[in-house]
Amino acid sequence: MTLFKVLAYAKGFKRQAMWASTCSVVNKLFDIAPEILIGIAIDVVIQQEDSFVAQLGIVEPKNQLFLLGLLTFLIWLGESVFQFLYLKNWRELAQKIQHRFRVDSYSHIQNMDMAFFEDQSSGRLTAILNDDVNQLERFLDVGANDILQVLTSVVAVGSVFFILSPKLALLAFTPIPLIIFGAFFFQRKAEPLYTKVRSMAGKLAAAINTNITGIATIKSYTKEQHERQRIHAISDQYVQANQAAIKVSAAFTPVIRMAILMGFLATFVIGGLDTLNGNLAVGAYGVLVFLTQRLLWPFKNLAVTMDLYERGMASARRILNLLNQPITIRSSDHDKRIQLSGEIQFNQVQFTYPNQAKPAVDAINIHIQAGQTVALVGQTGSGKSTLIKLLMRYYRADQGNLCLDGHEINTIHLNALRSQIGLVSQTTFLFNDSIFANIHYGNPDADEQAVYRAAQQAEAHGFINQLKDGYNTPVGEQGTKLSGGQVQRIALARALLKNPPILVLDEATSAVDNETEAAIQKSLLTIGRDRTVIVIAHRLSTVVNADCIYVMDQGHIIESGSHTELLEKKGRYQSLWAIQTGQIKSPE
Ligand SMILES: Nc1ncnc2c1ncn2[C@@H]1O[C@H](COP(=O)(O)OP(=O)(O)OP(=O)(O)O)[C@@H](O)[C@H]1O
Repeated sequence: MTLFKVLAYAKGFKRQAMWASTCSVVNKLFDIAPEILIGIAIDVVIQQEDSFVAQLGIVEPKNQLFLLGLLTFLIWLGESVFQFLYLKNWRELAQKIQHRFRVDSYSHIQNMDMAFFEDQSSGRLTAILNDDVNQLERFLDVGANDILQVLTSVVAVGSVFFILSPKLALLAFTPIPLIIFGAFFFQRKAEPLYTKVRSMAGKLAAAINTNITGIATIKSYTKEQHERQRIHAISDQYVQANQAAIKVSAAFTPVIRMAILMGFLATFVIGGLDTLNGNLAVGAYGVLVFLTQRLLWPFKNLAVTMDLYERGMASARRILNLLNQPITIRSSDHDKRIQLSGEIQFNQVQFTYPNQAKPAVDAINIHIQAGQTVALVGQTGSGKSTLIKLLMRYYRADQGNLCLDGHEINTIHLNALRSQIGLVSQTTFLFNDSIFANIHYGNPDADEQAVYRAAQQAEAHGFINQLKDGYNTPVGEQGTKLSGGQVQRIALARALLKNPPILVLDEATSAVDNETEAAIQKSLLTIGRDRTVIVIAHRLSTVVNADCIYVMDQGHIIESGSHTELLEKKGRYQSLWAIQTGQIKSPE
């Protein structure tokens, strides 16, 4: 059951939960007490010197009333204090639990395999981390307290009823099984409806998120109207899912109200007749009539609580589902944390993406000595970036093995591996922060001078200094306030600041102009001297200096050698070179 899983998750907060529960129960007891005092007061004014209080030793009716007044004051004070305490404690608890759920789910998502992200939309994940966690918080905020207080009322008021009139107690309690049965019936009906609501909320968030990310494309294709209609349709489905749930939840309260009315009428009329016949004291009748309200009325809140409960559990199921997604690429304490020199060996490596029929790379044999600069070239889709993803251990090779410094990659601790590879990927991502912060991300221990040096090596220092705010310039979301070439140079500086033994540049300078690229090449000659560099580029002028160039085609390496050797071979590389240098025209 989802609730138990949520409670198991909240284990660490047991003490606070116990304290909060105690406060809820005490508050409810104080809440019920004034009704009993009213009954006793009626008894005092009617019976005077023969009243119940008089039997306790206070004979003077005035004094009896003063005592009752003082008790009422103390009870109200106690009720207020414990209301403050239960509200504070339940809310704090709800905050802590939602915080733990959110941070744990975020942390779990971060560690998920790359394959997981291919099937997910960022909007859906955001909806789980935000909306679903908030929904759960809303239930924890008030739901647990409501349930506890209803139970307290039933036990406390029930006891008073049975003491005063067992016959009326039975009548007043008649609606309760009906209400509980109704609540379970409602829960069964509402559960699938709320699951649908949460799933539609995720779909809607995903659609909005995608559109905002792709706003430039929407504008350039003047698709605003079309996209508005699409979002309208999804939002409409969300509304309809909610309406179906609302219909069920709205029907619950009136049904409970009618059940409560039956119990109330029974006490009201039958208790009244008993009082007229002298079988029940007037004060006791007063207490019972007021207490019937106290007993049954909280059940009305059960509808709201059940509603919150269903919404909360639908959200909890989504969060727990996410937390239960297995992580296959992970490290253990046994994995090696070694200092890499930069030697990389692919041995007969084959890899097929999940749900794909054809391998993206096959029979790959590459041996890169530490300190070498190698290049991967070839048609788009030939498998170059896939080799890098295997090197980063975003995916695991299906066949063959990949070794670094002679150690099989799967035996190296993930943090040790990734922290020693500087990757500037095709899809450069900058954080919505200043240029300085983005470069500094590469090595948080680096000082200011090191950041400037990295920027100089990446040919970024010059343009950054020309910006009004220099290194403090905000880059905008995903670097939108900068040009493509500027973003690439900042990403390069970030990777250089990391100073890794292996540097991977996957189309890292594709957006910079030829002149800047030539300058970057020059810096790379120096940078590459004491590390392994893997360069992927379509522009072959970028790779001419590489120690070895691997030409890929449809997942295979079809040629390898230095620039001169490959030209002499007169194979694929030579024809690509001829096209790029304008010696021959590219095929139509
Ligand atoms: N996440 C993925 N899921 C399924 N197939 C993928 C995925 N990523 C890449 N592929 C497929 O794997 C093959 C190799 O892709 P890869 O990105 O390695 O090519 P590439 O040589 O780097 O191309 P480009 O020069 O365009 O960057 C392609 O057919 C591509 O469609």
